Amino acid sequence: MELLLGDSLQQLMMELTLPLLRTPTVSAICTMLALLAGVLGYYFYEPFWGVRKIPGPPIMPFLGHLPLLAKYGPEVFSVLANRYGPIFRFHMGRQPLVIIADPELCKEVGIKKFKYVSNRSIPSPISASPLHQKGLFFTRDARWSTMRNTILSVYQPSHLAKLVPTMQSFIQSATQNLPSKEEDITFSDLSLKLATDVIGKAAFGVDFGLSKPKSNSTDSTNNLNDQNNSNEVHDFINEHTYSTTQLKMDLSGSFSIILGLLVPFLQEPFRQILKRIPGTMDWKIDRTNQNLSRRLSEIVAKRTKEKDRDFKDFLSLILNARESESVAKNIFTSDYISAVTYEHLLAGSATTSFTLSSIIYLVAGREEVEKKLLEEIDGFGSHDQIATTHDLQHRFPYLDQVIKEAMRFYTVSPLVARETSAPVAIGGYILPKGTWVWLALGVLAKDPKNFPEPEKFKPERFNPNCEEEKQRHPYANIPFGIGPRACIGQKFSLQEIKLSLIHLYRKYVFRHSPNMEKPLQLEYGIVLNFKKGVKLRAIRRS
Ligand code: HEM
Repeated sequence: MELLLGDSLQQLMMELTLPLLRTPTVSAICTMLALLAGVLGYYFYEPFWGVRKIPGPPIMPFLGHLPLLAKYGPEVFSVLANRYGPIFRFHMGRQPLVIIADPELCKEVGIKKFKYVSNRSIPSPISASPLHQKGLFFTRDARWSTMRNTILSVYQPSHLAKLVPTMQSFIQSATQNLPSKEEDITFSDLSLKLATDVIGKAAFGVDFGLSKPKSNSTDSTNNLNDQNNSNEVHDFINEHTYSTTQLKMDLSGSFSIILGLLVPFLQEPFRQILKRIPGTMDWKIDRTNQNLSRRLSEIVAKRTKEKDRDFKDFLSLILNARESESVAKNIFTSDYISAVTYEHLLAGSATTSFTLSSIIYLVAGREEVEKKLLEEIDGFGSHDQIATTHDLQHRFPYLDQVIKEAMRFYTVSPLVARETSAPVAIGGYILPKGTWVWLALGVLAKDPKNFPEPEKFKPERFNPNCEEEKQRHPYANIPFGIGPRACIGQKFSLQEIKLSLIHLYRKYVFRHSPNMEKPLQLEYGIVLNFKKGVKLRAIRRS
């Protein structure tokens, strides 16, 4: 019976296709085009099919909802959450994202059903970059948990406490000679240099020297060494900045990245071709990433050979853990060590620096907040008393409120990417395996249900005795993410931010420069950034 059916099917196929092959008539061409359209239609709508029941706006072929992103900018997710509710679809080209814009649902994804949503989706800019994929952020399953546990074990509070003097000395040196109150300081540049130096030292044990005031030495050998060293550092940082800023999530990235958004299966073949054609953006990205990887491998190889490693930097701690056999050598191979160390620089500089600058900017316009903050900081002790990690956690409650409110006001990482590893029910919908689930932290932070008058900057809303704080959902403000996959650098960056603010406000208060645009303009890349920088005037206190 099966044979008979098979034969007749074969015969039917022959009858249909033979005339097409013999004479390519109009009808044959039409059939071919219809077939092609069918295949393309299937390819584009296949990922949509599994999540079609989740509400969302109509989709444009190829582009999905990218035109909405162009129309509304990053506000698009708040607009859609108002229209479609706390769980909705947003199509990044062909790829549907299931957006979660509700604290209880974030808890469901990030904590209660974590085992089904423990990995991150890999967006097209990252899938083209092995250097970025091998960091903790994008590793998956068992490798991720082994890597995370090892890193957590080297990130003990005692280790953070040891970093206080290092952080403090960078902060002091970077801010010792701020220009007088008649001159502008581009504070966002200063804070990026500071954060990069701090994380460079903490991650690699290397002093990039970016935030240090220029040396006046006349010794020519020293100057030459300084010059060579600073060119090396300069190249490294330029490569790092280029590599990071090219990770675009819209249609302004390299050709292969754009293809990855629109027709993913073409991304890798095109990348392989384009990276060989000098002058293309893919070629530049590939060269930059190769240079970065080479420099990182050199640092790792050199440090591997060292006998007496400094126990304070992250790279040495990982190498020591590997040598003491407390972690499997096949997990932390040298390429993964390079990637995870480099990732610290990547994840720790722009985020921390943005947060520090936005706090100073927000406080500068609000004298009441500034007054309360200065009282708390002055009340801590004499100006040369450096706060310990314990002091930072317990003695600055108003500073905590200011930081929380600033991080709510400008959520530096407004979207957190996750992916399902098995079918799972979220918010009443069954999400198939492989669904991209993104948590919209930026939408939560501006929801008037949890933050009345969300456009007002009010640190007091985080006072533990305030009604608003008591009634708020515990996961409404989660700038560092949620659950076992939340930010590993949270305590590190808060320590640096607090030490910086205490030091700065002991010496200065800040005012917006008359050259600063109003309202402040922001740029949305992989993380939030200032379009034109934060320009301030520093006024020395007493
Ligand atoms: C103000 C500063 C920072 C903010 C707002 C921030 C925010 C975030 C967010 C939202 C995530 C995703 C969490 C999730 O999926 O739930 C994350 C992950 C991560 N962050 Fe941060 N971060 C900051 C600073 C840092 C620093 C200083 C480091 C390194 C020392 C760091 C390293 C990482 C790493 C490695 C991950 C991936 C964790 C994993 O997948 O297991 N971050 N961060």
